[in-house]
Amino acid sequence: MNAPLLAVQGLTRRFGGLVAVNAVTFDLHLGEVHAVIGTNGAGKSTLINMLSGEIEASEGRIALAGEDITTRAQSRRARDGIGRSYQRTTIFPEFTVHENCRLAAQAATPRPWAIWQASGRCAASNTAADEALRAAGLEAEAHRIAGTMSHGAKRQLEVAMCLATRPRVLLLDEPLAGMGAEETDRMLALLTRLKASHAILLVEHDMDAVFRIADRITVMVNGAVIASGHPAMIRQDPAVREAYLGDEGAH
Ligand SMILES: Nc1ncnc2c1ncn2[C@@H]1O[C@H](COP(=O)(O)OP(=O)(O)OP(=O)(O)O)[C@@H](O)[C@H]1O
Repeated sequence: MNAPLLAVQGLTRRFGGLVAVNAVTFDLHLGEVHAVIGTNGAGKSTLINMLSGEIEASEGRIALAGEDITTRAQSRRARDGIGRSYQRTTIFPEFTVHENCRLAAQAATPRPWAIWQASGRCAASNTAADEALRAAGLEAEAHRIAGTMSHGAKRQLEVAMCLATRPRVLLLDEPLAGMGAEETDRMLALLTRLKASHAILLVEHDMDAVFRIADRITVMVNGAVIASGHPAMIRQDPAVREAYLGDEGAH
């Protein structure tokens, strides 16, 4: 297998006496959807927050394409190619779909020397927004006010906003939350398209969807990884069945 795009070693985060993430180690490869599953409070969001640089790691190492980025600031990591989405929708509802993507692109590559330019004219950001909307299949919605879209389309827009920053790694925190079956299908089709050119870390509670799309699954319980591997292996793992999936296992 190729060298991992993102390599995580012994990553740990303490909040006072609580070990929210405990010595987590895994690799993320280009062309792969790697799902992280676990019960509420298992440490999944804390893990993503450390990878994106939102919070510092207490211990451990994060390498992007072989380079140590453990202590890099969030803004620098975004420029280096780590994009993330959040559990809650984070769009600007009163702006258009295109404007949302353009703002995301501008935020990722601020150009303080060009502050006098009308932002709408910023060619690089407009191009990045166009490309992101095309990749996310939202071209037809470009001029729509974002707040008027369906919940599922808003979540697709969030992925598009992430793409507008031109990431290599996508960290997606529950992108399927609150979605109906059709919206879920659409998002899974989008992730399947995107994985050819990205490494995707997917934190998700929808087990059906996880088992449909994941190439690898890592299972966390109380901050620690109890199993990591191909979905078929995870489905059979007795510790996973007992701790997380319940007696019947995955569907
Ligand atoms: N800023 C913080 N300060 C103190 N404790 C925190 C903080 N953030 C998270 N925690 C704790 O760390 C543990 C892991 O939380 P985290 O949100 O990472 O879990 P999760 O797996 O993402 O849960 P969920 O599936 O409910 O989103 C929990 O016990 C939580 O209360």
